Amino acid sequence: MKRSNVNSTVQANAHNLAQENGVNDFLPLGNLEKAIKEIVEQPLPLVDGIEDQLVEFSEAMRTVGKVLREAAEAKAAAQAEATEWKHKYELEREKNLQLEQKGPTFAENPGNFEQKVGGSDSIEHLAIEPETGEKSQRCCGENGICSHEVLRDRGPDSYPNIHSKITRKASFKLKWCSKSKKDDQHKHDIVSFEKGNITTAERSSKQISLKWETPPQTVLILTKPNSTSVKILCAEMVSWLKEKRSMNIFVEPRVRNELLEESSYFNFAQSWIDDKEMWHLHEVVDLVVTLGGDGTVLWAASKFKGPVPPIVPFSLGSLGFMTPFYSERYKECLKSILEGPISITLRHRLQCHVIREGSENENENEGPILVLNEVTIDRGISSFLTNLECYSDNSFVTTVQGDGLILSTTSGSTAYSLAAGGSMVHPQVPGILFTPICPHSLSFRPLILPEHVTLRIQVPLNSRGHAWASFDGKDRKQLAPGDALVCSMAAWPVPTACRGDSTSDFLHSIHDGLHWNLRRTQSFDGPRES
Ligand SMILES: NC(=O)c1ccc[n+]([C@@H]2O[C@H](COP(=O)([O-])OP(=O)(O)OC[C@H]3O[C@@H](n4cnc5c(N)ncnc54)[C@H](O)[C@@H]3O)[C@@H](O)[C@H]2O)c1
Ligand SMILES: Nc1ncnc2c1ncn2[C@@H]1O[C@H](COP(=O)(O)OP(=O)(O)OP(=O)(O)O)[C@@H](O)[C@H]1O
Repeated sequence: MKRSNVNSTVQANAHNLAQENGVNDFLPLGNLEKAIKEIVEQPLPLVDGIEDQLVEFSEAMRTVGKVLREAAEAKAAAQAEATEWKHKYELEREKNLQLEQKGPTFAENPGNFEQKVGGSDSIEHLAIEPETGEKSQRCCGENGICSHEVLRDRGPDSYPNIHSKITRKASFKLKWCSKSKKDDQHKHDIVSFEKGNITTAERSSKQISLKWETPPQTVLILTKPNSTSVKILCAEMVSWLKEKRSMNIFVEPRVRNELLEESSYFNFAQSWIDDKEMWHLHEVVDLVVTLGGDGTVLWAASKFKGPVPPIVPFSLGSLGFMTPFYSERYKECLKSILEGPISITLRHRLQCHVIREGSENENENEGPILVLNEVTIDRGISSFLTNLECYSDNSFVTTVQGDGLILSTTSGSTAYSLAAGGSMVHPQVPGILFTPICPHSLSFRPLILPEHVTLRIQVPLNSRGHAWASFDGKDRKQLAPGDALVCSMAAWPVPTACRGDSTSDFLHSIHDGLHWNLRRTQSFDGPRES
């Protein structure tokens, strides 16, 4: 064999091995290329021994492949770590901003607080703060919501529309109920290893209950557009909440216009002017009511980029997996919700960042997008297979070659992920579903990964086409070769009210909505075991 042929065989092998090992041309190959060149440039032995030499080259290439994969994993680890740090930095900055703007806390000066908040009709800017910073850290960690939250006065208000006429935001307590011990509180020691024996506390059997400490006063109603029955119910509900329960009511600008077209009576319904104002809704809204299907619940969740008030979803769609409440019985249902306690499902969300190729630091990239169901990375209109490299923290997971990949929450497990062959998972189970869409491989089974991982989905530089990311089926973003999507569990879940409890509601949905395992029961007559 001629030297030039051997050289090109070796180079092709090196390229294939790099591909096999999930490593691409764009990775810093410097020293490795030099090593390959040295091997290639070694004098050729006699033609007789060429096959042995090729075997040896293959071995060497395998080693090179391994090193390349390790380099890629190290890069992914560094990027995941950078994302994690950015996330921590954002949380810290948000906390500091709130601290800068705050007056004395309720814990520091309860008398003053009562006077300020209770004494005036139109309040100033309200913010939620844990009872004391130290207590909340001990209780549930930095973003825990288990601790009792107290409202404070936060100085002059820059969002007059959403803060006008509102007296104060209701405070509430969450309680983790255990089936075995009725009065059991949320246990923080999940694993104990006293005297060398490892035991785990009960976790999964706990239902979360929300108890109002002060009555809720402000409701945001979000409705599915273009539906006459929804419009009629919305007008009815708004006047009932105002007349019978003296609630402050917020609706979307579109809905306010629709109500006013009907009658000027609805002038009391409040709204917001722009997105900037809308992002502050969580500071005044005690409860969100949705009238529509699952899409309206997704829509409601997307309006809150941080903490989300409890959502009460009424079913006015066709499937209604996340909408357990019957609209015909809205009065009775709202009465019991407003009085509490409410069983809730804390639905986890995923936080996604698109990282553009060549961006020096993550701040150059677009802000995070939170999803309640899933983020999908697919081939869009491209006819080429998607080629996606997937990393979990610092480990290479796999390369997806097919139509795409779904990263789903457990709430989203019954949506697109289910259609792509993923498991159905109870929404209270923490985890990230990793479900391929039409993979061109016989052995690509879906995975469920633990909640703490950061996933990075990279479009390789040598990819034939672009990929497209979509978030809860919306906001499609193009991912060019070199771009990546980084995804981890968000700090702010979506609390949705249950009709029964989170498990009975989930089972009801899969039975009623999906007709899960519906089969005629086998008749009694027929052959028997003797
Ligand atoms: N092949 C598929 O099954 C497929 C394809 C695209 C999108 N989707 C899903 O649609 C969602 C967007 O919903 P939409 O209402 O805005 O769009 P849509 O109006 O197209 O409705 C999609 C359907 O998915 C159902 N659905 C949504 N979330 C669900 C959940 N968590 N569990 C069970 N069913 C659920 C809805 O009830 C509806 O019937 C996406 O997040 C995605 O999960 C599914
Ligand atoms: N307030 C809203 N403003 C704009 N779009 C909305 C709003 N609420 C819902 N949508 C969108 O309308 C679409 C349909 O909503 P939804 O799924 O609630 O109703 P549906 O399709 O009738 O219900 P189902 O999916 O159960 O049949 C979704 O894509 C959703 O994102």
